[in-house]
Amino acid sequence: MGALTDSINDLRTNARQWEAFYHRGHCVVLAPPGSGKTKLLTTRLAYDLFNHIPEPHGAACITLTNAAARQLQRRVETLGAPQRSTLFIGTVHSFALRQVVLPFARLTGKAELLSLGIASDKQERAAYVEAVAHVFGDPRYPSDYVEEVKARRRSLDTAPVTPGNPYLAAERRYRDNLRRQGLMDFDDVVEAAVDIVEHNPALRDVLMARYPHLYIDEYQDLHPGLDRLIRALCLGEAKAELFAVGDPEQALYGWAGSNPDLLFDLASQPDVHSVRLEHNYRCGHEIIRVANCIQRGHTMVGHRDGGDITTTRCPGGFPDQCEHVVGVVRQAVASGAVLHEIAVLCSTNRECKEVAKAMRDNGIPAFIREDAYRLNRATSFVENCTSWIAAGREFSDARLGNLLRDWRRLLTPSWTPQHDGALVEVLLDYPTRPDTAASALLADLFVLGLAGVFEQQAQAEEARALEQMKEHFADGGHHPLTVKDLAERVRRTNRVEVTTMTASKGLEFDIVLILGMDEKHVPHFKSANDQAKLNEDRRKFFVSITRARQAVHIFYSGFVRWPSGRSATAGPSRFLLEAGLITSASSPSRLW
Ligand SMILES: Nc1ncnc2c1ncn2[C@@H]1O[C@H](COP(=O)(O)OP(=O)(O)OP(=O)(O)O)[C@@H](O)[C@H]1O
Repeated sequence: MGALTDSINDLRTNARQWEAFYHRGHCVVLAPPGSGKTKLLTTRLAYDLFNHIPEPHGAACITLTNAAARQLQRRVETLGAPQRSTLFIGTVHSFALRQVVLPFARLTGKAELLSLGIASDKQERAAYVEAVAHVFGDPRYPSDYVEEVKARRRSLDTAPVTPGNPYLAAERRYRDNLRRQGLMDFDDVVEAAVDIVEHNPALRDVLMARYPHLYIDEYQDLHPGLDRLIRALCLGEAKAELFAVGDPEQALYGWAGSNPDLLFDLASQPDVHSVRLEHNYRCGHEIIRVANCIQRGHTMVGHRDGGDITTTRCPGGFPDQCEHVVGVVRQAVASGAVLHEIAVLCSTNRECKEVAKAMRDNGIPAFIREDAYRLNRATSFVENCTSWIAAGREFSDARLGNLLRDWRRLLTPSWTPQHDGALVEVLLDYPTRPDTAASALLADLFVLGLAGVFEQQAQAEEARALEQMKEHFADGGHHPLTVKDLAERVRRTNRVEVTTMTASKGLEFDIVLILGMDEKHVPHFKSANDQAKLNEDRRKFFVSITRARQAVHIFYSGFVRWPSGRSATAGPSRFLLEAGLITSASSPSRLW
């Protein structure tokens, strides 16, 4: 119990963390970046599994994305928490599908859901575009309408809708489009789960017996459907115990239908004990001072000395910013920085690719998470196999034991010990031919049993991501991606990490470089007249800055050039002025 004891001892040194850790009954922790929310949640879960949750009962630990769920899983394992079949760590969608809809749909008159497949991204998109075109008459920017319809569905809005509301009509048409193809989507799954839990007290009892403790991370960004599930399982007559952590100031998914006010409301419920943390253990003092200026009213207290923020104007536009990034990274490395402790954050995936290319062209290795497929248990298993094949068992970050564990989980319920032998054989064979196409490895894994994922509704998320991965591998044409290429691409050690500002959430690095801090870009021009969107863009900047332990470097040009060739000269981002990082006198918008 060494790691767990150490972590508990850390919490003991902070009175508020200790108060939350020690409290019995519902507890909601509201806390700023770097204040130990995830540490608190994982330590409490591991401790409870040892001391408060006797078998066969278990716990459900729910978060927003697959990446966050994998990180929680890793942190809980590091603390030595005991494994048990009633321990669920995963996303809201997989909780709704595996723990509520699949086991209870038949008993609650929703058996028809069991015969539906889960739509792929492409099928979803086509169904939305058709519905929007039909209802709104081929609008110029269909994506704006699609996002609006999606956000409406996710809000599970029960307010009466005026007859003839076009968004409701589009929603219905979309759903009919899917049903005609025998499909549903994950929003249907969450909606069905909410309905099952809210209207069936006996099934609630069954769920609470399995999961008498619920742990929720990043509450502010979760689907409103989850809020309804949690309230149904924990508040009122229901008795599951809730431990939730979140930070409304880091809410970044309003555009996707999430609502941080739900967290405030949950924290103010009479039988919920709420704790506010204020210490930030991650960032140096100067970074905290600036972060507090960005989010006025935020009073993070620093724990670490130092911290440095520089702001650089690059008059040559984004290419010039990339050149400056190369210079700063070189300088940092010369001063002893480790590459994987440096992150480069951009607003868009396209910019991420551009700056990664600039670094690689200058001999700086960079890791960039391509968005060609979602990373979840199945796709990261395939990636880890390529790492093991290409780097060998001594140098690979992937461990054979972990590969076999994931393999068994993916193949359950048809896994047999022979499947392990077959996987090991393939892993030992491929190192002799690392230039084989990654698609061939994937095909081999499908034949060995991975294709079974497509037959199980419970593995719908995995199947969807594997399908995307397969399509991506097939995209290479005459230059297919090889096993070695993929292993190289997914290696993070000793590489600068390049990611979007939004996806940087939950990560921490010594040095963070932020590009594109120009007005109309951050904040986005579409946010200018929408206070909610403007606040969300401000929070994105706040989250980005607070990823750094020691130093933040910010770059701007004073103008933006879009891929279409159009440009706008609107000066540096207003957020730089608000934070006092530049003065209005030094703002180029004054000079132009
Ligand atoms: N009491 C403590 N003593 C020492 N270190 C701590 C303590 N609490 C948290 N930390 C450290 O602070 C860092 C941030 O913790 P953690 O990632 O849990 O914060 P968080 O609130 O989830 O951050 P964010 O919201 O920005 O993702 C980690 O390195 C963690 O180990």
